[in-house]
Amino acid sequence: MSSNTIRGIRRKKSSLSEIKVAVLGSPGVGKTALTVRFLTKRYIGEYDHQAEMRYKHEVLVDGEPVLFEILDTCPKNEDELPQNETLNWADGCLLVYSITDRKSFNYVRRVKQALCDIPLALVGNKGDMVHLRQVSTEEGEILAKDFECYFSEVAAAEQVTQVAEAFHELCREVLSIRRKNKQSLLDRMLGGKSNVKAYARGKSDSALPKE
Ligand SMILES: Nc1nc2c(ncn2[C@@H]2O[C@H](COP(=O)(O)OP(=O)(O)OP(=O)(O)O)[C@@H](O)[C@H]2O)c(=O)[nH]1
Repeated sequence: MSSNTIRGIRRKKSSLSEIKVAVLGSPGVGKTALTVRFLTKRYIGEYDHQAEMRYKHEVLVDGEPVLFEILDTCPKNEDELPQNETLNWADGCLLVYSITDRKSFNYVRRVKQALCDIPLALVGNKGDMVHLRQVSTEEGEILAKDFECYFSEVAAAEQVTQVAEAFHELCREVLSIRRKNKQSLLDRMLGGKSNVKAYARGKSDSALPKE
């Protein structure tokens, strides 16, 4: 292997972002169906698992390699909220309800109350079952506005791209917040040295306030 090739691989590895996503929602909303769609592009109607599952999956998001670690949670009933351990572990949460189940919509509201400041994306699944709809698109949009997060109605049973897009959007949000936190840490570290701070922000001399 040439040294160029080795350098190429090293560069790719060092630029690989890793993000941990918890998929949250009440039983039966399609958390596993969505996760498996994203991981394999396939839809399998029935899943027989009683415990939460963790997966790793590398994909390109906007041309950049990202390693997703996905926790497909498995609450036993509508009263069981995600554990602190899960919430502390995750970089971002995909909140899932079913458009055919009003209770599942109320469940994501309750989950949100238990969350601290963490990147979110909200999806209303089972979009193919409009004849059984209990939650309107507008209600989903309003809730997402309240949560200040991405929203879409999807159908794990029928869609591939739209499902992937929800995971990608959450990833973009996590990476954007990570970049902002890094920048504000840098700003705080350099805070005492006003000259350095000004240049770090990329301002030219003429753009700086006159003292
Ligand atoms: N029509 C339709 N059915 C779906 C869709 N997504 C999931 N389902 C069905 O809904 C049922 C529950 O799906 P799961 O993916 O097991 O739901 P879950 O949220 O992981 O459920 P728990 O593991 O019990 O928490 C299954 O019968 C799926 O086939 C969808 O987009 N449309």
